[in-house]
Order: sequence, then C-alpha cells, then structure tokens
Amino acid sequence: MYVNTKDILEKASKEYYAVPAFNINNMEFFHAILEGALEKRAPLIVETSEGAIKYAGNGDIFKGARFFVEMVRLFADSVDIPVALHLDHGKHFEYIIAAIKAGYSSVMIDASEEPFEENLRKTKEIVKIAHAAGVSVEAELGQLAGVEDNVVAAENVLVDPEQAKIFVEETGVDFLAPAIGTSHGAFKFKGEAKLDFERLKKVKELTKVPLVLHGASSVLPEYVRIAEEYGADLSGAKGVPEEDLKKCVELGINKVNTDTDLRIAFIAGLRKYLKENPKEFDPRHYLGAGKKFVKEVVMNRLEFLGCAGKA
Ligand SMILES: O=C(COP(=O)(O)O)NO
Ligand SMILES: [Ca+2]
Ligand code: NA
Ligand SMILES: [Zn+2]
Repeated sequence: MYVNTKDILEKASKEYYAVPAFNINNMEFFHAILEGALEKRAPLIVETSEGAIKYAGNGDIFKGARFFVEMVRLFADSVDIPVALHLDHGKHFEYIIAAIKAGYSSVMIDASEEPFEENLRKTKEIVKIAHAAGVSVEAELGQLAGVEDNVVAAENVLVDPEQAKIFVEETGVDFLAPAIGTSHGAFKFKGEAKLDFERLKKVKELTKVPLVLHGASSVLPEYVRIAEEYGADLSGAKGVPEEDLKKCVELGINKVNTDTDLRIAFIAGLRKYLKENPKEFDPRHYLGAGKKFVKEVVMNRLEFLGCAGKA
C-alpha cells in the first residue's frame, strides 16, 4: 500500500532500525527495487531527485512528477508492503510544488547550502504547504561535499546539534538530514572514512525525530570489481564502510539514501551481459541483467539495515 514516508520512519525511529531510500530514474530500477523489498518483506522508500523528474518528464517537471507517482502507486496499491515516494534534494520551489501536487508521499526541501536563518525560513514555508496537503517533509542541516545531479557543494560543513534542536522545533519538519561527514557519489572522503558519531548522537538526543543519512552508499567492492573487469573505470572509488553504517543506525539514523550502490550494480550487470552476449540487442534482456544485480544489492541492504521483515 502507498503510505506517507513519516509512518515508515516513525516506526523505524522507535525501534532503532533503518530503511534505505533508493533513488530511481526509470522503470527498470523501480522494478528491481520493488521485487527486492517484496522478497524481504520490507517497507520501501523510493526517491527521485529533481534531475530524475526532469528526465522522466523529458524536460517537463509536472509530467515527470506525475510519471513517478503513477508508476509507483500502480504497483504500491497492489502489494502488501508499505511503499512511499519521496522527492530527494528539492532545491527549487517549482519541483517541490509539482511533487506535492502530483501526490508524492514526502518532499525534501534542501536549503542547507544557505545561511541557517534562510534554511529555516524556506523549510518553514514548505512544511506549512506540505502539511496542508498531508505530505511529510525532510530538511538538511550542514553540507555534504561531492556531486549529485545538481547538488554540488565544496566542503563538508558538519551539523551543529544545538542548531538542529532549534531548527526542528521552529520548523516542525518531520525528519532531518544532519551532515556528519558523508558525501554524494562514488568518491567519498579525502583519505580515511571519518563520520562524526558523537555529533550524530547529540542530534538524535536533542531532536528526537527520524534522521536521514545522505551519501550513504558503501561502493561495494564486489560490484566495483565486476564493473572494472568488463571495462568500467572506477579507480579511487570509496564509500561508507558497512560497520560505520551499522553504527549510524545504532545512533538513530532511520532513512539511508542509497543511489550510487545501485548505479554501480546496474552498470556491472549490464557491462558483463553485453560482453558475454555480443549477439543480444533486446533491451529487456540487457537491462534485465542490470536489474538482477540491483535487486541483489537492494536485498542485502534491506537485511543489513534491519528492516527486512518489518513490512
Ligand atoms: O544521498 C544520496 C545518495 O548518496 P550516494 O551517492 O552515497 O548513494 N541521495 O540523496
Ligand atoms: Ca544540501
Ligand atoms: Na532525501
Ligand atoms: Zn543526498
């Protein structure tokens, strides 16, 4: 059934497990993710960036938002696990409104690159509109370095836990993404992986809302190896070590944004299949090979984060 993201995350926050939020840009990734969640009897959050909405709408924002709502609801309404659709990194008012109007379960207003007061003002405005429409809201404090679609930030700026307390109280935001040292994409950390667990612990104590980890992909070595064996160049790729991810969940992270791990799995499956099947040109077969690897990663992550069987 199609649900509000908040319902999934409140339960996770109470029971200290986490639910991955998988980014999608097309039908194939969504099918692979849904199959994995069904097999693992897990709650499912899929999310789209603004770039994904533009891509699916072939340039038209509202068509793209409608495309994802229709596709996700079509399947969600016929399965017995909770499914939510979330707007990831909403930075532009028209995308956030298009997502609310189209029927998204929740939206992120990402004004974390702005000064605190401005982030607070924008978040308050979106919370007012979204809550009036029964849509839950995610916001972000602090900055992740790295690139994702149109989200480019220079340096890591870590969250201030005292500010987080004020921010959550003043905005009424439903869940918060505190920057604690991760970054987007496949090339995280300069040198050693370092997350600020103390800071995360304080944010949870002071805010008591479900928390979101962005840039949470582990860049799984087995898939990097297969992708490189069949011609990919992912030298220097590095993600969040799984033991660090486990620690984040123990400290109160409940939504784990996962995009890069699915992209690497897909390209590994696709490259392998194309190399091994030079005569093949049916997209259902070669895209299906990518889907298979994505589904594997999805199922492992659902188990790892503790939400398997929690549907
Ligand atoms: O934060 C993410 C995804 O992060 P990754 O690049 O680590 O998958 N989406 O909002
Ligand atoms: Ca941000
Ligand atoms: Na998000
Ligand atoms: Zn993110």
